Amino acid sequence: MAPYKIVMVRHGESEWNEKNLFCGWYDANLSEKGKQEALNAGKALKDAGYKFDVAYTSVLTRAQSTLQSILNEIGQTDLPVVKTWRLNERHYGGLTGLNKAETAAKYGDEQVAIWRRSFDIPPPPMEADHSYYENIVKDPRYKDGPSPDQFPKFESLKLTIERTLPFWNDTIVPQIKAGKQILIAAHGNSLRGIVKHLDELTDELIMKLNLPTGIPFVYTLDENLKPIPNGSLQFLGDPETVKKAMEAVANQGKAK
Ligand SMILES: O=C(O)[C@H](O)COP(=O)(O)O
Repeated sequence: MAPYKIVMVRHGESEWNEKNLFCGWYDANLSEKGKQEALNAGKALKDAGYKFDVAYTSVLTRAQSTLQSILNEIGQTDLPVVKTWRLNERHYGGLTGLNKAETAAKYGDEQVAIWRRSFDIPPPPMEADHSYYENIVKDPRYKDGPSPDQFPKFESLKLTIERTLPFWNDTIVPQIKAGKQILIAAHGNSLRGIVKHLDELTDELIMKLNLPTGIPFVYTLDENLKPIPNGSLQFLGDPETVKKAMEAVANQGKAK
């Protein structure tokens, strides 16, 4: 019965976030700070009294580790968890492994901002000779998908949304409408795609959204899954902390 609540959280800081490297489908672990962020996320959800019926996450370790920390904190380690590549971070293509600030120094802050935050301009492709190509394409976690013709070499936000939204519509929405309490632990850009969809943000407005690591946010949705007034992006954190964390994410892509 509406209104429905759904909780989402970007994984805690990864070791590649810490090094300011374009990560995408590279399977980076959480940094020590990221592990603490994941614990803090669990504590915030526990203090707010959240309990879930099902959780959804990507096939990448940084999201799964964040989810496990949260479930440990709220005492739901036996919660059903669905893992899907469709919630993976956007594939950063040929930028994978490059330092974001150094890339901005080389190509300009504006070009990096376009690669990171534009709607439909993708990064350059990850070619077969890329140092992380084999590591990613031959990873056994993808044995059940995507198919070879679906496997991305790069993704714009638009392309990311095109593979995330079918999972949202076909798997998550029916569970929301069935009244299930849902937690999604995913990535900055796969979550930006869901936010764009729910808030019906323009291609221009979505460019301004940077999601902080490890701070859960809650949507309150009506019977048509539209956010009720003030029901969009309610972070479980003090506004100043959230604002500073968002600014820090934005600044990762600027030359030093
Ligand atoms: O994939 C990455 O590099 C990060 O997790 C997200 O990067 P972005 O904030 O530069 O899009």
